[in-house]
Amino acid sequence: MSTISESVVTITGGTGSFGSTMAKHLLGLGASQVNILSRDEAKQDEMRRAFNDDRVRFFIGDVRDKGSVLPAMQGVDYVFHAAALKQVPSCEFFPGQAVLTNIQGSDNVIQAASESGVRSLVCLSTDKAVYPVNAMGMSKALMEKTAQAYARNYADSRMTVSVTRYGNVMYSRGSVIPVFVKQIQDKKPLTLTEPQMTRFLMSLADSVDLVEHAFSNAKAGDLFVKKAPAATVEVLARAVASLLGVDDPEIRVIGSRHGEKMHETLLSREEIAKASDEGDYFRVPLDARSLQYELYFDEGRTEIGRNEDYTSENTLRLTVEDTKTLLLELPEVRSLLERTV
Ligand SMILES: O=c1ccn([C@@H]2O[C@H](COP(=O)(O)OP(=O)(O)O[C@H]3O[C@H](CO)[C@@H](O)[C@H](O)[C@H]3O)[C@@H](O)[C@H]2O)c(=O)[nH]1
Repeated sequence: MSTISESVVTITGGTGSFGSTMAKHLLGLGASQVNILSRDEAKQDEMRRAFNDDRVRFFIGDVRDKGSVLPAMQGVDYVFHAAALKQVPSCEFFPGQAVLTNIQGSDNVIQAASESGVRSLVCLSTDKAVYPVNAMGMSKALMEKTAQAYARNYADSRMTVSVTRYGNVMYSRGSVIPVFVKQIQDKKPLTLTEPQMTRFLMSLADSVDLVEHAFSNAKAGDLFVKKAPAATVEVLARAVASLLGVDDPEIRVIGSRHGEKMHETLLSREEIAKASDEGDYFRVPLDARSLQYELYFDEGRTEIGRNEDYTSENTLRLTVEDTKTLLLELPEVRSLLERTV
């Protein structure tokens, strides 16, 4: 990402763990300024103190309000759009809020960036956007479509818009790994929704790599996925327990939650049919046919997917030992073990 050197970058939703990791990374690459756009002044204050670096600038704004996004786009070269409602239950209960932030808000960010002369914008999506069954995934799927529609409708734009899709980020706030850690520390049973449920496992560093890959390689409307292994919830729980010295943890099966899938999908078979394999990544190019409807209705493409979807069920599946090795790569797990030993 050598182009980052001397450039100005905005991260929307920048006070989250992705935002602060990305901001550190960008400063390391020589960005001259990193703008953090978010709603939460307390989190911004915390981040300001932690960074203590005047190359990091803070903007209070809400992606739902384009006027509040524009100041964070002035003189900006690149944008990483991470602002979103990401929790499955809250979007399930308040889907209209997911529409406003994830769909309308993303469109505002794209339009504001485009009007301000931004050169490249990467939108962060999730595996839950593929064959979505919950409101969070549905709204993210429409965010992807909004980004692709910009690429198609503004083919002469100087701004390249692309999308990255990734699975569960291990140890992210509110996710299952810290829940399991706390249950073990409190000597409580591990609560498993469905022991055989699978999830793709990625680290925060993997998600930064993916966004960086998209940023460096994207053509307008491209969608990128990083290949990732997966584990069942039971394997994950046993791996966490074993790292904390409990080899036969007590397990309580509680049943799945609202809007949950048994397995997640990172690429549908139709996308795989169009995708190129770039080693650790898949790239799905934009279907850039123009808005001549007859091309859709009379002359469809012949390359219909014949493969399987790329899912957390058929990707590389980790054993307890493999999962422990992966967990040990996480800084949070290493510092937890240092504190426990
Ligand atoms: O006490 C618990 C809690 C969760 N799970 C299971 O653990 C897996 C992972 O759960 P969790 O970490 O909550 O992740 P997801 O529900 O898969 O969704 C997460 O991952 C998404 C990215 O795909 C984010 O956008 C969401 O905010 C985040 O909750 C799932 O199979 C859950 O059913 C349990 O077995 N026991």
